[in-house]
Amino acid sequence: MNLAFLASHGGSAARHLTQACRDGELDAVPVALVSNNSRSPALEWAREEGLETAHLSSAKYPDPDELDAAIFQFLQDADADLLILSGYMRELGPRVLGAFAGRVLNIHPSLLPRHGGRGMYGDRVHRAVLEAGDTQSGATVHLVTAGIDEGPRLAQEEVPVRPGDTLETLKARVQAIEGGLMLRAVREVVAEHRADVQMTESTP
Ligand SMILES: Nc1nc2c(c(=O)[nH]1)N[C@@H](CN(C=O)c1ccc(C(=O)N[C@@H](CCC(=O)O)C(=O)O)cc1)CN2
Ligand SMILES: NCC(=O)N[C@@H]1O[C@H](COP(=O)([O-])[O-])[C@@H](O)[C@H]1O
Repeated sequence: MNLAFLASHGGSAARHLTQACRDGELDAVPVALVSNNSRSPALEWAREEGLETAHLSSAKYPDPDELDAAIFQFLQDADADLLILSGYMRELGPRVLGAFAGRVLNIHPSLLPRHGGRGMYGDRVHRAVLEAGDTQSGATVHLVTAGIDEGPRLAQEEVPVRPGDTLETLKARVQAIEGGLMLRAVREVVAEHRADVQMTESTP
């Protein structure tokens, strides 16, 4: 499967998955990265990795349907099979979601359905966990659907919230597990896809 990433900042999950592909730990091929942020470190990293890259943002395409179509066309041209949202902070549109239905994964830094939805991203999530007095937090990988963070959950991992935790200490503990969690979820999707292909090929 060809992996394409969407990232707004560092692209930490994209980097973890790409390294796993390079190390032979993931049977997939990273091919492209899209960012809405022209200064995102993820865009620079993807160029250095030799991936197809594109800066596609509402600044370039003020009409959301045109932005959706531009992202769709870039992913089609890159021959993407599976989309990975790696800290992508914008809503994906109906054209991309329709074309890649069931093949778009996102990682969210909380135990969804807690602390998800519009407005809940990055540090805001960890702050909400601390303000709620939760004793557990973690990360969730889910399929991406039209509703923000509403898609079916594929994998989740918990971490403790310790007394005295700050936003930074909690964020570091959650981010330390995100790469491995996303890798396990993508491996499952790739294995299922391979089984489907073999089934199709073996059916007369
Ligand atoms: N159609 C979907 N698009 C996206 C989903 C999804 O589930 N369905 N997940 C998000 C990722 N995400 C949480 O994991 C998330 C990202 C962004 C926001 C948000 O409120 N963004 C702000 C803008 C923030 C910015 O530009 O820095 C907003 O839209 O007003 C919430 C959750 C990715 N896309
Ligand atoms: N709602 C989406 C969201 O909040 N994603 C979170 O943003 C961070 C991005 O870090 P990165 O830019 O270093 O990859 C990650 O912790 C990811 O879980």
